[in-house]
Order: sequence, then structure tokens, then C-alpha cells
Amino acid sequence: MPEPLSEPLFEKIALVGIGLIGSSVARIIRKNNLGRHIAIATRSLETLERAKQLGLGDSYFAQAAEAVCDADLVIVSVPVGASQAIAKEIAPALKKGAILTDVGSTKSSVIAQMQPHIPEGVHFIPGHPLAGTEKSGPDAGFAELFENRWCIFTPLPGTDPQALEKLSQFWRLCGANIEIMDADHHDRTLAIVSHLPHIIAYNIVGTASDLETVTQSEVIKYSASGFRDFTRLAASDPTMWRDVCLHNKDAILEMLARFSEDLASLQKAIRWGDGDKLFDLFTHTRAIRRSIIEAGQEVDAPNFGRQAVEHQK
Ligand SMILES: NC(=O)C1=CN([C@@H]2O[C@H](COP(=O)(O)OP(=O)(O)OC[C@H]3O[C@@H](n4cnc5c(N)ncnc54)[C@H](O)[C@@H]3O)[C@@H](O)[C@H]2O)C=CC1
Ligand SMILES: O=C(O)C(=O)Cc1ccc(O)cc1
Repeated sequence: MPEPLSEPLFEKIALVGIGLIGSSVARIIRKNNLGRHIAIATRSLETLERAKQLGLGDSYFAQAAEAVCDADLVIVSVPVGASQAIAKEIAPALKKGAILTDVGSTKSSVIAQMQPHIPEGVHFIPGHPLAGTEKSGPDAGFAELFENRWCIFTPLPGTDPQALEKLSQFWRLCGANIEIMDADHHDRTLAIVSHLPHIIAYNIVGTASDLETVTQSEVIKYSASGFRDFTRLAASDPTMWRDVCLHNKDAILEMLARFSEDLASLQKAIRWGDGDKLFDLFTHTRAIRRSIIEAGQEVDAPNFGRQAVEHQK
């Protein structure tokens, strides 16, 4: 974990949205002295009050425009479907020279929603930390969330390199590693590695709960670890994932079509007793997990959950 700074990187950081991601950012800003003043804005007064009780910021606002006033860095951490409304609301209050970023799980849609409203002189750099859990709200965040995780930026043409470097420095000081790619590539990649797994999890848990021959209590009682892993993903925030599905529609539908074709082929192999085909596929997929481990990436899903659980003890 990076050491705390002796002098803050930013004078004032505004956090719009203070759920799992916003509150994790707030905690690491404090811990590592990344900003002198943290201004927090969120739509729900109840959440704002909770953020205050948790001492996540220095000032609290129900209106996002008031929080971003004079901020050098603004981080928008709301469900992606709310991006346009937030951009419209904060645009007139943004300081010239400020860096504006987001953490949304989809990028092309967030850019389309926000960019038209951003005034000239404000550095808008879309971002996405690939770190999270199935939990949501200000209590769910923890300072270590971004440690050794990727943070992807999808900068627009003409982005100021100095602003990009300063934002990269911020995320590195949160513990993240930086990657840069275009928004379309981001959305297609995340569709397969993140969005589809969640959709499959929502679906399989829904199917299990629909089976007439298996009772609800049996699903709970006999759930082996494979099914349990799905239930963790399927417990993720409904608003957030509704928005991800609606705002990365094309890439998700493309990956779902490929997935369905491959599933049909697997179904055929089972129906016709094609053991070789099943064995070859399972050998290939086992090798993929091994190469992830060899690449030094943590693969045990409970890692996300473990940190959250430890934090909430
Ligand atoms: N949960 C996760 O694992 C990850 C989420 N993300 C992205 O981060 C963003 C935030 O997600 P979380 O922090 O998990 O969600 P959350 O549900 O924990 O927090 C969302 C925050 O946005 C506020 N909000 C909701 N609707 C709003 C609206 N219409 N206008 C203004 N504020 C509104 C809520 O009051 C809350 O403070 C999403 O775009 C999500 O795609 C990115 C990486 C991981
Ligand atoms: O909880 C999990 O396993 C996740 O995959 C968390 C997550 C959710 C959404 C993102 O955009 C990035 C990470």
C-alpha cells in the first residue's frame, strides 16, 4: 500500500455519490492524505447523513453543484444511468482547470451522457476502477478496495497529458495500477469479463429459485460452493446492474449471443455423449485459470468479499 503523503495531492476533492466506491475513495483520500478538503454530495439525504456520521468528508451537500465549487478534482460515483443528470447539474459550477472523472462500469455511454455538458477548460477523463463487491452504500466501502487492482482510463482525443498524469498519480496512490484504452474496447472487454458473469449469476439464481421440484430451503441448504459464488454476484446492487445492462447493451448482447452459441454446443456434446469434446473444453478452461494465477493475479472471488467482511466486523 502506498505511504501517506506529507502534502496533499489536491486542495479540494468533491465526491458526487458516496456509496461503495465513493466511500472507499473518501477513506483512502483520508488515509493517504490525497486531498486537503473532501466535499461530499449525494442525492439521498439519508445517505448524506450516514456519510456525515461515518466522518467520510469535511463538508456535505444535497446539491452536487455546491460540492464541486472550487474543487480541483471531482469524482462522480453514481449508477451510470444518472451520469447525464449529474453532468448537467455540476457543469456550470466546475472550476476552470479542474479534473472531472467518474468510476462507472460502462464508458461509451457515460462519455455520451457527460461530455456535451462539460465546459471548456475542465479536464474530463473517464475512468473505471476494476474493484468492487456485491455490497453497496457508504458503510460498505473500505480504504484497501483498490489495492493492486486495475484502474482503466478511456481518455478522449486531445486530453491534457498533465491532467491524465495527475489523475493516474491519484489512483496509484489509492493502490491501483493504471491502464489506458478506448471506450469501445473497454465496453467489449468488460462485457465478457464482468457484465456477462453477473448476468449469468442473476439468471442461474433466478432459475434455481423457479424450479418447482426443488424447494427454496433446499436451494439454501444444499448450495455447494459453485452456486454460492453465483449467489454472491447475484446479490449485487439492482440499480447499478440495471444501468450497466441498459448502458452497455450492444456489447452485452454481442457477448450473450456468443455465449448462447457456445452453450448450445456444450448442450449438444452432453446430449450426444461427446466426452472428448467436454474433456477438451474443461482442460482448456482449467489452463486459463492456471495462467491467471501464474500471471500473479488473485483469482479467488472471496477476495473482494473477504476484505469487505473483515472491514465490516
Ligand atoms: N459496486 C461495484 O463493485 C463497482 C461499481 N462501479 C461503478 O461505480 C458507480 C457507483 O457504484 P457503487 O458505489 O457500487 O453504488 P452505490 O449504490 O453503493 O452508491 C451509489 C451512490 O450514488 C448515489 N445516487 C444514486 N442515484 C443517483 C442519482 N440519480 N443522482 C445522484 N446520486 C445518485 C447514491 O445515493 C449513492 O451515494 C457505478 O457507476 C458502478 O457502475 C465500479 C466498479 C465496481
Ligand atoms: O464483486 C465482484 O466480484 C465484482 O466483479 C465487482 C465489480 C463490479 C463492477 C465493476 O465494474 C467492477 C468490479
